[in-house]
Amino acid sequence: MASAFPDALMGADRPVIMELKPRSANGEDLFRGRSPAEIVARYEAVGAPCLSVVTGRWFGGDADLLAEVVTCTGLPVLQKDFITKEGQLRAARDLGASAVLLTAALLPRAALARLAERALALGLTPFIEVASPAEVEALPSGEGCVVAVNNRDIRNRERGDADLDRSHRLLPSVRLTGTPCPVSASGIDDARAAAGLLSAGYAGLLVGTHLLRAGHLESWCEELDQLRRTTPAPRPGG
Ligand SMILES: O=P(O)(O)OC[C@@H](O)[C@@H](O)c1c[nH]c2ccccc12
Repeated sequence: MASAFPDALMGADRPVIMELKPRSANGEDLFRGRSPAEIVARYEAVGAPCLSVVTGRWFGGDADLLAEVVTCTGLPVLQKDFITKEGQLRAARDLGASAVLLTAALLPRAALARLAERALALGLTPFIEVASPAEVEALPSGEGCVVAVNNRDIRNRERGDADLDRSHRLLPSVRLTGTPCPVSASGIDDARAAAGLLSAGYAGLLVGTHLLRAGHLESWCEELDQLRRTTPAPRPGG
């Protein structure tokens, strides 16, 4: 079902896509001896609505990691890789992914539109990542897609600092694409900043490094819940 991933996220009490990424872009070991199954169990224990699995080799991932995660969870899974060909979409579907990353910075406009359309036809949700106003403007319709603002830059392999203001600045134009599910991704660690993004109107957040490093995942989640109870809700449509 093409909408399993966004439906799970938008229906969640705590809309955080929790990521499995073996290494940071700087080479830090993020699994630290834990198996993918242990990390999945940890995420499920705090009620993750859906997961992201990085299969890109810059981050130490591969297709086996995705296959393994899919066998140990029933949650919808996003495959994060640098997809440029239709064959990679079929492979993602065959491995059991529910959503696939399409990176606007890497794909010419027509190719992005074609891959998004093909993904939807295969029952996969396109998770389209953008990082600038020009990329948002060039997007095909966001209908049926997640549109995610990446707070880091893929052009420098995500090694630079994250700019969460980018998510705040781009939200109005992301909404104009027609996506039902705007997401802010990368570099989110502080629970207060996370609550601020949700209160601004993001339907979900994608967090990897911080959750993988966190000694107390539960306390981060509880802090986020607490802050959300005390931060104003977004204005309808605003
Ligand atoms: O670990 P972080 O800073 O919370 O970021 C997660 C995710 O957004 C990041 O891993 C990512 C963003 N774009 C990607 C493209 C491929 C692989 C991974 C990514």
